[in-house]
Amino acid sequence: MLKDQFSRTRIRFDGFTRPGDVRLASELGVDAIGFEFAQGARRQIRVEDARFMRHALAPLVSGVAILRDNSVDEVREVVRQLRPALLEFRGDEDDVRMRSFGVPYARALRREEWAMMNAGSLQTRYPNASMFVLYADETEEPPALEAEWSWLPEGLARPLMLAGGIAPGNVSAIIGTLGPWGVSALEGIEVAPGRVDGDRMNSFLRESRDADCRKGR
Ligand SMILES: O=C(O)c1ccccc1NCC(=O)[C@H](O)[C@H](O)COP(=O)(O)O
Repeated sequence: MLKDQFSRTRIRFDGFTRPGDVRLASELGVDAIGFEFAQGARRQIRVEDARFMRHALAPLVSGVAILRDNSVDEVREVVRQLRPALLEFRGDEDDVRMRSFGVPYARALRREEWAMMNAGSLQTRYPNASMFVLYADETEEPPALEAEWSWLPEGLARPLMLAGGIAPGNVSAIIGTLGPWGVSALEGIEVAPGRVDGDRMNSFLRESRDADCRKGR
């Protein structure tokens, strides 16, 4: 799945707390927007806010609900209000639980989790995952950030998104070097905690598109 020379890298921006920012990101051309519903998440929003976020999404831009050990009722309510295209699970949820909501799911893993697994064990443990999201340590800067992913699982038959520390300025190198199916960013598009910035989002998207154009050359 890595070093995909032909497809366009999918871009997701995370951590949105304000409907106006959702609309702006949508209009700038992001593929998907992640909303955090996990207790204690840095940009946690309330389930009751999900409907406002959904209405702010432009047509053809997907909403993703990011969850970590939320109760079944909470996840059902998020699904009802947000109608997400994808659920991303970050906690101890197992495959049976994650697939039970009738929405495709992505399994997120921190570096210490995925570094101990290979493509086979990931797929055996999460057979119904539509995608995997691998998070690097947040503190790393390039080129250490690229090195973080130097032992990515080979031969994964599912889309792979990379996240953690990705921003304008390093996204191009990450796409050019590693060729992931998708990338996502949270702090990299903010000017202050919870305040995304149009210029930073624009730069991120432009640098990603430029890197895609250079792929395979
Ligand atoms: O937060 C968790 O518990 C967690 C569990 C499993 C995988 C990832 C998890 N969190 C990821 C983060 O908080 C990310 O590092 C973050 O969303 C990426 O943000 P950024 O580096 O600001 O783009």
